[in-house]
Amino acid sequence: MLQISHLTHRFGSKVAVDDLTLAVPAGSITGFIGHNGAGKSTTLRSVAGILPFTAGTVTVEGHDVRADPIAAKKVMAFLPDSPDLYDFMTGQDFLGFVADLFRIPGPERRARIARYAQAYGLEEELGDVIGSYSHGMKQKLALISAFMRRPRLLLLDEPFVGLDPVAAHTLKGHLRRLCDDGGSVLFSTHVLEVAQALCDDLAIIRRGRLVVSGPTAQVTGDSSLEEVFLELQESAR
Ligand SMILES: Nc1ncnc2c1ncn2[C@@H]1O[C@H](COP(=O)(O)OP(=O)(O)OP(=O)(O)O)[C@@H](O)[C@H]1O
Repeated sequence: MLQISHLTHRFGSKVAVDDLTLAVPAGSITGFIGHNGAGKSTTLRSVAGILPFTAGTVTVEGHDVRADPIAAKKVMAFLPDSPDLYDFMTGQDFLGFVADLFRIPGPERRARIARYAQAYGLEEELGDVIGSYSHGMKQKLALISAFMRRPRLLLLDEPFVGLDPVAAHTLKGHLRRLCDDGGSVLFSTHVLEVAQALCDDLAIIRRGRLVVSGPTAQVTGDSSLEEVFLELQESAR
C-alpha cells in the first residue's frame, strides 16, 4: 500500500529524515513513534506530497508521490496536527468544497456527511463558520472530510490530541474499519498506550532514522511499548 524508500529530507544543513525505508501493508494500522523533533511530521508531510523532500521515493498503491502526485493524492488523505481550514467557511461549505474537489456525487456526499457528522457529534455546528470552532471541533471536521473521501491510505499527525474521549473512541473504530476494508493507516503519536493497543505494526524513529519496525507484538515482546521506547532512548545516549 505505502512504500517509503530511502526517504531523506534536509532543512538547510539539518537532516530531519535520514534514509528512512518503511512499508505499510494493506490492512495495517501502523503507529509512528519518536521523540520531539524525531522527524515524524516531516515524514508524513513528505508522504502526503506537501513537502518536496530531498531524496528517496514514496509510492502509494504503486503511484509515485513525486512523479504522479495527483494519482497518489486521490487515494490518500492527510490530517496534520493542526488542520489549517478556511475560517470564513461554514463546516458544511468546507465539506461540500472537499466533496466537489474529489467528485463525490450528491446523494453519497449527503449520506456520508450526515453519517460522520453524527459519529463525531458535529451535526449542530456544521452551519457555523469554522473560525468559531474549537481546536477539537476543527479536528473533527478534518476527520469527517478525510473519511468521507474513503481514502485507501490515511495519514494522521497526532490525531488523538485534543479529541474528547468519545471522539477518540469513535476514531479508533473508524481506523480499524478502514483497515478491515483493505486500507492502511499511518499515524504519529506520543500516547504509547494507544499505539500499543491499537496498532498492528509500529515504527520507531530517532533523529530521522528508523530504529525499529515490525508487528506490535514483535516490537514490544513481553514489555510495554513505553519500556521499549525508554530503553531505546537510553541505549542511544
Ligand atoms: N520548517 C522547518 N525548518 C527547519 N527545520 C525544521 C522545519 N520543520 C522541522 N524542522 C526540524 O526537523 C526536525 C524534525 O521535525 P519534525 O517536525 O518532523 O519532528 P516530529 O517528530 O514531528 O516532532 P514532534 O513530536 O515534536 O511533533 C526537527 O529537528 C525540526 O527542528
